[in-house]
Amino acid sequence: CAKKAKTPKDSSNELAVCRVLLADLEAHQDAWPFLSPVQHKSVPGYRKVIKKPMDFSTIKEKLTNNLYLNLENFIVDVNLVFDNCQRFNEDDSEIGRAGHRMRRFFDKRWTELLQF
Ligand SMILES: Cc1ncccc1N[C@@H](C)c1ccc2c(c1)OCCCO2
Repeated sequence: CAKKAKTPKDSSNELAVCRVLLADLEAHQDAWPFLSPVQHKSVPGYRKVIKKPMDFSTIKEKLTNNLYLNLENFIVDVNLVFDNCQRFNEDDSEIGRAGHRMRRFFDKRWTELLQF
């Protein structure tokens, strides 16, 4: 997985990678369930089941406010989006399938980016 940022230069490079990855996630056609926080009023039971909600707009906010020290912290939050999705949604459901597709896309994308 991602190495820790050693020097300030490294972490700024890593954060640039985070911004590219997030833009790719948001632009994906299957991103629609994950673009903004799940409104627990429109999704009964969500707040009870999902202890650490996360979504792409919250990740963008954290990135903008420098709350990610390195790529690793960012990847933890992106995986939280997909883990929450698997926990709450059936694999064989619209949102469940979107989550699996998005996780596969993300895993491929960041391993590609880390090759260079
Ligand atoms: C990622 C996730 N996991 C579990 C439930 C919902 C969501 N996403 C939210 C944004 C959502 C998606 C679809 C929805 C919805 C809300 O409103 C209720 C009516 C049906 O349409």
